[in-house]
Amino acid sequence: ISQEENTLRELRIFLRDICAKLARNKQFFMFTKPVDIEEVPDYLEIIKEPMDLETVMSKIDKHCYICARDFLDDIDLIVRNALEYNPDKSAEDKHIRHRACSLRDKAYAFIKAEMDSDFEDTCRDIRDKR
Ligand SMILES: Cc1noc(C)c1-c1cc(NS(=O)(=O)c2ccccc2)cc(C(=O)O)c1
Repeated sequence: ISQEENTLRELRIFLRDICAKLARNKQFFMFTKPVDIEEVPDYLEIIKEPMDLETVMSKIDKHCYICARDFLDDIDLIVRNALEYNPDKSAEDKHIRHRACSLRDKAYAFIKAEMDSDFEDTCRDIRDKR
């Protein structure tokens, strides 16, 4: 097993732990699974690239993420979709926008708290070489 593969395996373990912690948080229940088109029939007319935490977890296992930045880009996509689909002044829309911003802040805080920057630099070097 090359040193690169060791680094990427460590990244996957780290990202699974963070994704599991986000998905366990009751606040983020609505982000844990793809939006149900039965429940929200016009969703795919407005949101062209759906994303959710279950999909993120399966992407980790499919080795889709080579660095934490790639993972955070999908978290940002979950947030952007929620803000775009729920833009109104209504209490429900404000509630989900607040939860989406909290998801982003928690994800960034976990990465910052638990990932040392030269580990991320190493991952970026691997990504840029590919
Ligand atoms: C996400 C999202 N983006 O636009 C909207 C609107 C939501 C959203 C969608 C749902 N209902 S759902 O059947 O698609 C679902 C249930 C459980 C987990 C994931 C999705 C509920 C809620 C809620 O706030 O409870 C929010």
